[in-house]
Amino acid sequence: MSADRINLLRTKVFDKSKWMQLPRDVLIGHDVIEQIPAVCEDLALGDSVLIVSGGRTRDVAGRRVESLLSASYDVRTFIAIDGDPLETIRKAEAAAAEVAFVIGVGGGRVIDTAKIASYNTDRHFISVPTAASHDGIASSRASVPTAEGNVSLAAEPPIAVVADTAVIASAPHRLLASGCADIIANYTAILDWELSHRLRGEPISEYALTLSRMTAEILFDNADLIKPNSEESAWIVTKALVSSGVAMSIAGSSRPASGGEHKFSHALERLAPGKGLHGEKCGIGAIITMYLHGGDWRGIRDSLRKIGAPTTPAEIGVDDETAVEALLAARTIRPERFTILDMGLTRESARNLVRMLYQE
Ligand SMILES: NC(=O)C1=CN([C@@H]2O[C@H](COP(=O)(O)OP(=O)(O)OC[C@H]3O[C@@H](n4cnc5c(N)ncnc54)[C@H](OP(=O)(O)O)[C@@H]3O)[C@@H](O)[C@H]2O)C=CC1
Ligand SMILES: O=C(CO)COP(=O)(O)O
Ligand SMILES: [Zn+2]
Repeated sequence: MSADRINLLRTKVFDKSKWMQLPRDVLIGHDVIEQIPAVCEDLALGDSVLIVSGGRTRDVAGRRVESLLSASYDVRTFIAIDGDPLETIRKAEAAAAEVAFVIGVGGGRVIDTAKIASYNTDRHFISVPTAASHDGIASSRASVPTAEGNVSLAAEPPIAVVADTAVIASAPHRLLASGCADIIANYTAILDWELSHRLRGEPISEYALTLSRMTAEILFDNADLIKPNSEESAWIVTKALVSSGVAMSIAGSSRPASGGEHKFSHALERLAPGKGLHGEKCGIGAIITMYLHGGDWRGIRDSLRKIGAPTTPAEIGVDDETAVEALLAARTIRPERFTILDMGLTRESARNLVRMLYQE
């Protein structure tokens, strides 16, 4: 082989680079919230902190974190109220700019607000989930609802995750079941990714893909163990959510955990705001997209039922015609993300799918 050819190959192999940002400390377990001062001290992030939480989650755990840190830090608080998300993020950013680091204590909305505010102000961020309801706990992405549908934004990956299973197990079971559905939806997200790879040449990451699939499999296989108010269940689901977030961080995008079923969920959020939790809508969407992929859609549906997650639009207060609209509108959300819903779905076929799969 000529020297030129060898150099060309070298260039091809070695010009590839990737920057993955992963959490440094991950604490999961009973009463780990009490370790927050030790985590902050270990990471030496500075002497002032903004604690972002929500109207409910401040009472659930936010105040506890405030009091644990108040002896050693200048503690400020920000309550992410349930309003215009971009306006809330802008206000959180202004507050984050005044401190050395940020802690998000809450559900997915609060954690996303805190991680975007941290990213935009170049502050470190610690993730303290109060519910195992979404896989943004450990990821470097945030999903923010806008008038055009959810946008996936680059966000500060948590430098630490402190997930207290006692707090998480005492959250309403609906939140845990929703987190399970968000993970089970990884099955169809990766089928969509592989489809796009084969049809469109979209790059895939084997590691991210395998981790995402394995995470869904573990949860699917342990669906019988997921029970209300059980710390063991909180443990299983939280580990799965962290692992799914790591898959997204490896990929550098939400692709391993978000495909057509997520676009359906985002379309529903726009068409029927406030109906159903994020993971619930993704699980309902995954039943249809798995059917379209020719996979075990009944298996998806049955595991969602076992866990206690909804399996039909009616269960989250959405009528069939709105579900049909959401299936058709899904392709207009983030159109560059190719999925099975871009493969010729018509209104008639969407109606048939909704009638057939959700009424069996
Ligand atoms: N970044 C990412 O990769 C991902 C982001 N997401 C995003 O996350 C959001 C969905 O998260 P989700 O958690 O389902 O919804 P929310 O954050 O909206 O939380 C739902 C409700 O549960 C409450 N809550 C949370 N924890 C407890 C608890 N322990 N006890 C009682 N109530 C509690 C919240 O209270 P409060 O009023 O205090 O907030 C809120 O009222 C969406 O915005 C979605 O786009 C989802 C998946 C991945
Ligand atoms: O919810 C996600 C993964 O579970 C990611 O959200 P997006 O669909 O907005 O990328
Ligand atoms: Zn999701």
